[in-house]
Amino acid sequence: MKILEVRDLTVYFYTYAGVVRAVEGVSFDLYKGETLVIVGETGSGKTVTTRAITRLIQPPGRIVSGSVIYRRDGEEVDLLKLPEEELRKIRGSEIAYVFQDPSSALDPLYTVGYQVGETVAAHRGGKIKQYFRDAVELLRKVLIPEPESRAKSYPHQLSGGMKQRSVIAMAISNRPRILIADEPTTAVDVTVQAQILHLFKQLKDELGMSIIFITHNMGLVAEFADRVLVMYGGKIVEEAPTEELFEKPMHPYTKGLLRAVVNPIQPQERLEPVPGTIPNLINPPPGCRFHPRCPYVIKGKCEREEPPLVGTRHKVACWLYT
Ligand SMILES: Nc1ncnc2c1ncn2[C@@H]1O[C@H](COP(=O)(O)OP(=O)(O)OP(=O)(O)O)[C@@H](O)[C@H]1O
Ligand code: NI
Repeated sequence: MKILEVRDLTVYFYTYAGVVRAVEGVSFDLYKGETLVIVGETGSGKTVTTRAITRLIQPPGRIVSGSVIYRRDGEEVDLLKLPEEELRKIRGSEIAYVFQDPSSALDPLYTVGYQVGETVAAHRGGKIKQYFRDAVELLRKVLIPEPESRAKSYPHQLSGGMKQRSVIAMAISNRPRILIADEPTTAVDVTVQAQILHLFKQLKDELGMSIIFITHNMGLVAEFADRVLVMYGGKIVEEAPTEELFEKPMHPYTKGLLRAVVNPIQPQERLEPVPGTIPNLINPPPGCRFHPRCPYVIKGKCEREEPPLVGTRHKVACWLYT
């Protein structure tokens, strides 16, 4: 069952240097209970896409067009058209975010127990103090050891991993239907990274959430994603169930990404990064935005016409396949 339908999402940033075409014509679905992973190099539009879902785009950015249909209890709403007041009730409670930097999400002046209690109180009303037990239970749920005493700690007394877990506890405090995690793992080491992803998996099964997870790490993708969206230069270039993507990547960019990592399903002998640099989104390359870096470019075609994203379960935007 689809819980979210993103259609033709376009977000521009109107800067002094020019219009940054950060996200253009992005369409995808999110199903109930799935983990959808978005991968792509820095600047490919992953964060902007997921923030735009609940209109968290600040000026000079603007959502230029598109729709985000959110389905719940038999009704559907377009989040891009909903009055701000109603959207605010959904954002943070039904659709919750875990942002890149855990430190910025925590206030250094309050204990984590207080801050987790505060998010619970924000949804349910009443005094923060009465939710201390709930806060402890949430900290326990995200596998913080000795949550009763940890709840009384200030952020600086916690490790990066523990801070991240506290932020996740805040995000799941109202049992969101959709959890959007924007690379929540860069601040911590690889072991902790895997632990946190494991935690997400557990929480997903327990709470029946859908997860959108943003990462650069293709290794983690293989282990945790049900489906993958590959973004390049503000567009989706490929979309596929995880195994399918790893076994039969179609887009030359995806192939490059997979060659650039140790692929746990199909081990590669040597690591090759994708040569070239990310496109300038003020003046993106005409035609296919990847054509200047593409080893299979079709002259007279790829630099002139933009390839549409086509296919059913496995979609690709590349002239090699049409
Ligand atoms: N406030 C802003 N002003 C101007 N341009 C912006 C702004 N925020 C984002 N952009 C541009 O939008 C594009 C997409 O950025 P986005 O943050 O979504 O990339 P990303 O895929 O999340 O990258 P990363 O992996 O580094 O987080 C980039 O070209 C970026 O420069
Ligand atoms: Ni980002």
